[in-house]
Amino acid sequence: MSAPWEEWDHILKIDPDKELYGDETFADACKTGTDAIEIGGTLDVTSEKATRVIEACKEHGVPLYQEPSNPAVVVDDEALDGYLIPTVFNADDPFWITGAHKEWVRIADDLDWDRTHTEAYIVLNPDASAAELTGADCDLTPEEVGAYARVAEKMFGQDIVYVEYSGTLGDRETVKAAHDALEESTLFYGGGIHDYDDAHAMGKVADAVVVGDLLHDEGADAVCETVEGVKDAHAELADA
Ligand SMILES: CC(C)=CCC/C(C)=C/CC/C(C)=C/CC/C(C)=C/COP(=O)(O)OP(=O)(O)O
Ligand SMILES: O=P(O)(O)OC[C@@H](O)CO
Ligand SMILES: [Mg+2]
Repeated sequence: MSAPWEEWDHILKIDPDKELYGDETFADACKTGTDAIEIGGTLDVTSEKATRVIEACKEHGVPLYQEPSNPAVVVDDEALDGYLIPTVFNADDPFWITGAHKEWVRIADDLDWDRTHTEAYIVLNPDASAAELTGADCDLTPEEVGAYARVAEKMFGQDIVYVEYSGTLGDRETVKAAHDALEESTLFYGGGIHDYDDAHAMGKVADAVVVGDLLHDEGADAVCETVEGVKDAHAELADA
């Protein structure tokens, strides 16, 4: 049976610490045509804030995943389809590679392993909170990023590799290098997607495109355009 993310083109990442745009609701976010919602952010997320988003998004028919930034924010909620747990391959402190995970497994009782999956992050925008927090080495060539992606797939069995440029549009050659390096794993790209064209361009070099801040800064209609952009890119690739 294939994993759900193999079917995704577009993921909407909702940051529980950020306000929605204008008077929009979480129902509007769920109606953007996105394939899945990831609930997470690096800074100032709490389990209470995450729960509020889960409760507001459930029953809108969109798969819901929590992406916790640390063990303390994980919410035990049947409404979640699962947990996507980051591990940062280019972090400078093993805490962000396996240490936080070890602590989580140590303190949590009864983890639901069937709903727990990992994402092999390669964090590449040095100005993003995720990069600062994890001390990520963002000074990598496309070749090195491709090698990290291959290590994630072939040596660490990661089903999802995530090239992360949170806050800025990434270097397409670098994303492509990760994509080209993978045979089986699914490549997520996230960072700085603002419109149809950004989503279309990154959709050509990634299996799924993640859109985050746009929802909070410009709203659900802007997100809808990015859904169209990546779906068109993937349809063009399928026709080629
Ligand atoms: C073991 C558990 C349960 C958790 C550990 C999870 C890890 C390793 C987290 C490291 C940091 C990380 C990769 C967080 C993922 C979410 C993410 C990248 C959100 C986007 O972050 P930014 O856009 O940088 O943050 P803000 O928008 O909050 O500034
Ligand atoms: O917020 P943006 O820049 O869209 O980034 C999306 C996501 O990759 C963040 O983890
Ligand atoms: Mg962000």
